[in-house]
Amino acid sequence: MQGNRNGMIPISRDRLISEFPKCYTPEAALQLRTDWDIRAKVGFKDGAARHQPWDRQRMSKVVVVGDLNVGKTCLINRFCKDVFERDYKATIGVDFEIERFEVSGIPFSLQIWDTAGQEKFKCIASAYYRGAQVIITAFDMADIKSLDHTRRWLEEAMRENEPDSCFIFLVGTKNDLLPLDERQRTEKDAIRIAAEMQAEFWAVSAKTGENVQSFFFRVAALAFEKCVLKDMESGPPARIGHGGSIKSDCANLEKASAHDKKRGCC
Ligand SMILES: Nc1nc2c(ncn2[C@@H]2O[C@H](COP(=O)(O)OP(=O)(O)OP(=O)(O)O)[C@@H](O)[C@H]2O)c(=O)[nH]1
Repeated sequence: MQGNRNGMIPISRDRLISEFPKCYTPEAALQLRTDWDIRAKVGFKDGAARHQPWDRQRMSKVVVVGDLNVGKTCLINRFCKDVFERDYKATIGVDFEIERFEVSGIPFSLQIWDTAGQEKFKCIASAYYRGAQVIITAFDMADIKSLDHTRRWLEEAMRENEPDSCFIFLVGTKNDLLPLDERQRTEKDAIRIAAEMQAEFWAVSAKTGENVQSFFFRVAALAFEKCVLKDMESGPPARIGHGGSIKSDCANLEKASAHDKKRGCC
């Protein structure tokens, strides 16, 4: 794809976020607000006016964890590529996608890390938990054990991150598989666990696409707002890694990902 006058690739129209996205249910929401934080709005105006160059764009790291086969890869692929794969192919170690947004006129990216749920790949995957701004703990709505296991997944992800530094989401996948009454029962249990985890709950289906875009828009909006507020407190935009540009960070991440895939299990 060709860049525009500034050499930047235009962001597709379906990745434009202007309104503050709603939560799934107020019973388990990280924010009950219906509009952006008033201080962040000032930051948006300032950021839009400054036209930050590509290599100073804001990016947040999102790590998706959960049992094997719960549908982490399918969830990411539905959002990033609008595809659904019926056959199960285990993630080996880790994989990642970069998804670009424009939030209130300002470019923003999510670096979404898909981690392996299989025990034998855990030691590779856990090396990538560090530095997350968002942790998504996924479970299968049709497999209640996978909901119980989300506590342990979160604990492990938080071992590599500062307490209070991450937004936590609890996501029930495959909600197309449940009849309405069962779905409501599982949601009730999930909302209770989300409250314990201080997480926001969402129920989605990668197969039908239900709630997938709304969920990732919510993630992007909260992460972006937090970046803006942090920048306003501390000066220059936060970036991934140790002062590298988004381009060099991406190149390094690609190398790391390819290396881990080749290595297979530990
Ligand atoms: N019906 C239905 N099936 C789904 C959905 N999402 C995923 N699946 C199926 O569940 C299986 C596992 O999906 P994956 O996305 O590969 O699971 P994963 O959590 O990434 O698994 P690991 O890589 O081993 O950790 C596949 O056969 C998918 O087709 C969904 O929303 N609805």
